[in-house]
Formats: sequence, structure tokens, C-alpha cells
Amino acid sequence: MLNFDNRFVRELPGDTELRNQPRQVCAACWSPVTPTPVAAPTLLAHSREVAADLDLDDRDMASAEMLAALSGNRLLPGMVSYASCYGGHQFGQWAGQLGDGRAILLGEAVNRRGQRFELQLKGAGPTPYARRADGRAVLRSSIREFLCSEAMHHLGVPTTRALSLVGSGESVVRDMFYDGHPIAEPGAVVCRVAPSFTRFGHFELLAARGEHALLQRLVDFTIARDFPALLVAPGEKLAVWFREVCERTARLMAHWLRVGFVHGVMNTDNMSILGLTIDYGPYGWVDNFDPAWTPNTTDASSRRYCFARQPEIARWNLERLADALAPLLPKPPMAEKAARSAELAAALEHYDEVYSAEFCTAFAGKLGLRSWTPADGELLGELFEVMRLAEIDMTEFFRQLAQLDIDQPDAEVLRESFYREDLRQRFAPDLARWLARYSARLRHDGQPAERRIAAMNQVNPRYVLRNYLAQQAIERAEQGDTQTIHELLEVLRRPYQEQPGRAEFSARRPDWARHKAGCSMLSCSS
Ligand SMILES: Nc1ncnc2c1ncn2[C@@H]1O[C@H](COP(=O)(O)OP(=O)(O)OP(=O)(O)O)[C@@H](O)[C@H]1O
Repeated sequence: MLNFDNRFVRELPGDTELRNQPRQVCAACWSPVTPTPVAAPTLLAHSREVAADLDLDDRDMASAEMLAALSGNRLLPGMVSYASCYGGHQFGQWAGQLGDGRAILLGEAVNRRGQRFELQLKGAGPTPYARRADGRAVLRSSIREFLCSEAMHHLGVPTTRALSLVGSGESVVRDMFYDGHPIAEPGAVVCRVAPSFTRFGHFELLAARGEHALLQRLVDFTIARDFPALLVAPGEKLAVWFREVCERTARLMAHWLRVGFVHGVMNTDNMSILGLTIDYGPYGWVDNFDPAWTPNTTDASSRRYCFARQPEIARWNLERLADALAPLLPKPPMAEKAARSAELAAALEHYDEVYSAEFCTAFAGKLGLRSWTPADGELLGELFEVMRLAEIDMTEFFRQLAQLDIDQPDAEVLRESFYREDLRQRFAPDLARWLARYSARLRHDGQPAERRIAAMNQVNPRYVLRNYLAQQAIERAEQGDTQTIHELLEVLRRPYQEQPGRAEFSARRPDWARHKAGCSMLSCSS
């Protein structure tokens, strides 16, 4: 039922040692490893769209063989299992070898249309990269990864996908939430799917070890397998490819800002070479608009990975990738002094340009403008300031903004986007002034209201995976009730459409969730 063509292990060198013990793995891109079986797997949910991409129907998904494969209990014909080797910069520091410590690849499925997808189990047991950890994942973080991958896809944000969420029937011990005391939680395995799970860190590790021949092989392989449409003359290959990576990353950052997504751990090992959102750990969705907000408790003081800094951090990460690739280019002339070649530097500048352009396009769309001028940048900046000070809900505000009567602007249509009545009253004059200027701008733009509203509703979601919604789904699932997971999966399939009877899934964060763990801040424990 699935066809495999496993190029990664066929074309790139693997680890020659077979023991599954934590260790440094050199001169190899992957290590063979078998998933550790789980006691009592149950399929808690699956994405029918991802299944369809793999030519799998509901019957296939319900089969015992599939459950065995998706829990790591048995391989299907054609599958090979391995963990890949990468390093990374974590919180700005080089961390050395990291690797797939609890992710196990199952090979590359090729569908009837010739599309290629790597399948990867997260939480399927330890690998040589597990260091001292257990290779497992808790149900709570697996639900968050499963739902958010699919929600992001339906929002139009590039992302790795999730085929399945399997409860393992085993418990996993983590020290989370409750005063740091270790507690046993239910475990789970998610099957992730993406054309490639290659990260910036794969290249960085080879460069850091001086394994330049293998680095060149990995670059050639990645371009050939993952960027088949890239047209390049042989001499320019590396720079043209890096420019493409910069461009995709820039587009991704504009998307994250558009929908109010904060990744939480933008280390270089969590940066996808395809410009996909990867690793749904302590991520969060912006409720009250705050550029400095980070959902990750580990980052609460430095706020390195807060909402508004993400584009800047993505550039820093691209610079680390450029550093890793630089040894593959002819040495720059002494006069240039810089370690980086002119081509790589130009690609980084391209990142800045593409990001700026994409950001303007995204926010022009959110505001219902057909074009963007520097004055619109000022208008948006003023809005952001009012939204921040008045603690306005980002998703609710932009969705409701389309309802504004631009001939008689009245902030009443935005009432529901305020969390606090006192702040609503205090900032009412500022908001009214802004709405008047904004309405004048729209009248000047001259687009018929119906068309503007329809266009705004296509880019301003009604439904996002608010932090407290995911937490509710988790708490119910931990009691054995998976209905909320299914409801959320269904609602988040059509995030831009009004769905009658689904108001509970668009409501802004309730008061009880404001400081509750899981609903506002999260630790990395997963
Ligand atoms: N429970 C665990 N067992 C083994 N390795 C782990 C575990 N949790 C995290 N790691 C490893 O720690 C490193 C950094 O962790 P991070 O939280 O970014 O990863 P993750 O959430 O496991 O994975 P991914 O980036 O694949 O989604 C990675 O090498 C990861 O494989």
C-alpha cells in the first residue's frame, strides 16, 4: 500500500556501528536504528489529507499493520528505519552533535503522482543521538504537534505534517508543571511527514567537524532530491540554492507573523532546509498582541525567540548556515576579508528584501489594502502600538476589522477583541483616531467593500489553535476522551470560513487560562 524509494540511506553514508548507544557519530549522515515497540498502541487520530497524499484511505489507516507501523512495533515492506545526524546552535551557542534523539525515519514513500515524503516517528524510542534521554514523547506534546502541524497547513503556512497520533499505552516520566516533581504521563508517537526533514544543523555539524567532502555530498544530494526544480549552472549551484533557502525562510517568517505564531525554540536544528515549520515544542499563538511575547518558559528572561524577533533570528540562523557552507566555495579574495563569499552575503541580503516584501504583502492583505506604501508602514506601526498597550486579541481584531463600516467607523465592531474593559475605555480615543485614518486610507484605495471583506477573510483566520484550546484537548485526552482533538482537527481544516455552531473554538482566551501552565507558557519538557 505504500511504495518506498529510500534515497537518503542509499545515497548518503551511514553509521557503520550497529549498537544503539548514545555516542558521537562521525563521517555519516545517519545511523540504523529500530523503533522500540510499545505495549498497547491505539490510533487516537489521523489526518485524512496526509493519508490521501500517501494514497492511504480510511481502511488502510484502520488496519492492524498500519497501527503496528505507526507505533513503531513493526516495519511495513519497503521501510528502513534510521535516525539522522545533525548538530545545531541552541540559544545562540554551538551545541555540537544533537541528531534525531527520539525521531526515527521510516524511509521515503513515493505516491502515485511521484511525490516523495519522508515518514518519521517522533517518540519511538532512543537512538544513538538520545544522549541520556528516553527517546519517548508524552501525549500532551504529541497532541500539540499533531494538531498544530495540520492547523498550520490549512492556514497556508509551510510545515511538516502529521499523519497520525498513536497512544502508546505506556507511561513516560517527566518533571513538568507540578513543582518539578517527576510524574508519569501517558506516552504517544506521532508520525510526521515531510518531503525532507533535513535541517540547517545537518550541514553545520559536518562543517564543524571539517568533514568537507561529506558536506559537499549532502549539499549535492539535497539539491538533487529536495530542490529538483532549481535550475542552476554547475558553478553557481551552491549560491543559487542557498539563496532559495533564504527566500523560503523569509516567506515562512512573514507567514508566522501574519497568523500570530511563535515557534518558541528557533535553534538551528529546528530550521528546515525547505522553509517548513518544524518541531512543534513550546510554541504558542499570540492572544493579546505583544511583540515581546514568548511561550517558552526557558526563554522568559532573554526573550531571544519572542514573537517579533523571529525574522531577525531566522536571519541569524541563515548566517550560521552560510558559515557552514562557506568552505565549499572558492576562498574570497583577501581584500574582502570577510569569511563569507559575496554570493552568500548577497543571498542573505535577498532574505532581508524578500522578508520585507512578504511582510508588507501579508499585512496589506490583513488590512484589506490592494497595495502598500511607506505611509502604510507607519499606519501599521501605530496600530501595533495601540494593540499592545490595550492588550487587544490579534486574531479576533484582524478578523473583525473587515466588518468596519469605513464610511462611519465605529470601534464597537471590535469590542470582542479586548481582554480588559478598563483598557478598552482608556484606549478608545487612540483606537478611534486610528480607525478614522485607516478608513480614509481604504476609501482612497477604492476597493468595493464586498471584495475587500472577502479578501480580508481569506488571510485573517477565524480559527487558530489557541493555546488554551490545545490544553483543553490535552486534558480531556488524558482522561481518555479524544473528542476535542477530533473537533479541533475538523474546525481547523477551514480556518478562514465562518463555521456556525463553532463559536467556542474562536473565543479569545478565557480569564482562567491567562496564567495557567500550558495555556500561556510552556516548558520544553515533552
Ligand atoms: N525524550 C527525548 N529522548 C531523546 N532525545 C530527545 C528527547 N527529547 C529531546 N531530544 C533530543 O534533544 C535535541 C533537542 O531537542 P528538541 O526539543 O529540539 O527536539 P525534539 O522536540 O525531540 O525534536 P524535533 O526537533 O525532531 O521535533 C534533539 O536532538 C532531540 O532529538
